This record gives sequence, structure tokens and C-alpha cells, in this order.
Amino acid sequence: MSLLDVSHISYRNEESFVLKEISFTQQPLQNIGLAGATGSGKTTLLKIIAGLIEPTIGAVLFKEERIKGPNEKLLPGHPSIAYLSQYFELRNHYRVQEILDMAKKVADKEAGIIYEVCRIEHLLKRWTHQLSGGEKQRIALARLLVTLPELLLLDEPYSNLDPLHKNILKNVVLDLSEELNITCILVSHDPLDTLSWANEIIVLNEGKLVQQGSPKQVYNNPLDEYTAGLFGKYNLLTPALAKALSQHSDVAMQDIGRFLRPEEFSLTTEGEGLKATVKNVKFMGGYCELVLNTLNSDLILHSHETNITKGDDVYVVL
Ligand SMILES: Nc1ncnc2c1ncn2[C@@H]1O[C@H](COP(=O)(O)OP(=O)(O)OP(=O)(O)O)[C@@H](O)[C@H]1O
Repeated sequence: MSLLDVSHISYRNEESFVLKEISFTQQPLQNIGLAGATGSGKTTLLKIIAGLIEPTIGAVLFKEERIKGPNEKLLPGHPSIAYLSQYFELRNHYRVQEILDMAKKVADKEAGIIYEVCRIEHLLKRWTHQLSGGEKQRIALARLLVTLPELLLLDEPYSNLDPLHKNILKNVVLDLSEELNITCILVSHDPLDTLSWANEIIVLNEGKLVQQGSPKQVYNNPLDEYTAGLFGKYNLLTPALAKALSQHSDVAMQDIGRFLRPEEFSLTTEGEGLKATVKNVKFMGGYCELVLNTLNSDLILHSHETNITKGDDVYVVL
């Protein structure tokens, strides 16, 4: 039995359709990453799943029961589905422990495990106005978890966090399924957040579901430039370039995809690869991003060589 069954959901606001015919299912403990450009409908979809917005057409089933929207309920929302908004608020002038106690539906022992998973045990006595953004985020999450949700919808939880706090929260999110048996849908604009975490990625474009698959499928075989671009830099190969690369590499022409990621190329010694001229070099920390020109096309690739400069001739293979 699916945990969640999103069935033919469309949503129309005053102006136009924001979501069009969205359908997918989610199994218990399956991590789904929701990707899409700004305004593609991710938040609206999460809010419909949470029972906070009424869909115009379609239904969402949670454990085979239809989720009621706000038109049918005095207090919108579903008791087993928690939605963490990117604009969450914590009331001022309360201690963290009080905020959590107000929401808590679990025994102290379970609550202790949740506080441990959320890395907030040391913050319980603090006032809510004495917390950093990252700490507030983890407390807002813990406040939802103590209501015992089975499905957690995380709407850009990592935005506005510095790398340190983001990493702590990412570890918390990783532990949710393993230690607390919670199934999640996560929205993030950073492909690294979803690719490394999700079992399945769903891509929205202008309210439509345009691609669905494992992180590897979506990253390596995007169906179009929109999806390719959501998950990082890419090269769209011309037939001439694909042919030349195939001749210089051990890869047959028909096995070369339309979109190639920068790390799919490497540099080789003179005469062994396709000759290209370096147009630009960017130092990225662990590697350099090179823009090369060959056969009237630009190619972006990643290299660990640090002594390459603009104007150099290099040799590329797949
Ligand atoms: N309260 C609202 N009233 C009317 N239109 C809205 C409202 N909220 C969002 N929209 C519109 O619905 C569309 C989808 O918005 P939504 O917030 O779901 O997108 P999103 O993918 O979550 O975007 P972002 O990544 O910027 O958060 C957008 O065109 C937006 O302008």
C-alpha cells in the first residue's frame, strides 16, 4: 500500500493553472526530492498534500483515505502530515522547552530521542529569541516531530543557513527516516541536497510534472535543458562535437547522451584527444572549471590540473 497517492491534482488561482494534472505515489520511507524553478508550483503542491490548500481538481490519498482540504475542515491540515514552511515562525518570549511542550503528543522518552536527532538538547532552556537561524530551524522541525507525523514535507529547509548549520540539519534530515521512521518530501534549490538524499526525484516545470526518476537517472539523463540546468552545469552537444569526441574516445557515438556533465570529460596528453582551446578558467576550490572552445562550440569541464591558463591548447576525451 502506498503511503501517499497524489492523483490528477490541478490547482487554479485567480489568474491561471499553477498545477496541472500532477500524479505520483510515495511508498513508506521513500525519500522524494521535489525540484523546479521558482514559481513552478512546489510549495503549492506541498500545501495541497498537507491539506492546507484545496485542489481545484483531483485528490490526495494518505493511506488510501482522501485528505480533506480547508473547505471541509475547521482546522486545516492532517494530523499525520507535517509541513515545515520556509517562513516558519517561533513565538518570542517562550523558552524552547515550553514551545515544544505545547505541541508535544509523545511521551518524554520519545521526545528525548527527537531532541537528540534534531541536535537541540542543549537549547531546551534557551529563550526563543536567543537562537541562531539554524537553531530555530531545528526547533521548528522538532516542534513538528513531537506531533508524531508519518509524512514530513520540508519546504526549502536549508535556505538561509550557513554551511555549518546546513550540514547539521542535513544530518538531522538523514536521520529522520532511519531513526524516527518518518517519510519525507524535500524541496531544495541546491541539487546536492536532493541528489544525495532522495530515492526519487520529481521535477516540476510551470506546474507540470516533467520528469520523475532516481537521482542518477534525472542527473545523467535529463529529458530537456530545463531539467539538465536544475541539477548543475551541462553541455548540449552538437552532432559534430559528439562525432569528434566519439572518434577520440572509446565511446560509440550512439552511447553519447545529448547532455554531458562537466565531469564526464577529462584532459589527456597531446594528440590523444580532441584538441580545444581554453577560453576561461575558474578556480572552484577542489577543482577548476574550464571553458574550452572546439569545433565552434564551447565545452565546460572540470579538471584537477591547476596549471592551465586561458589560451592554452588542451586535449579532451570522454
Ligand atoms: N497566495 C498566492 N496567490 C496567488 N498566486 C500565488 C500565491 N502563492 C503562489 N502563487 C503563484 O503560484 C505559482 C506557484 O507558486 P509556488 O510558491 O507554489 O512555487 P514554488 O515552486 O514553490 O516557488 P519558489 O521556489 O519560489 O518557492 C507562482 O506563479 C506564484 O506566483
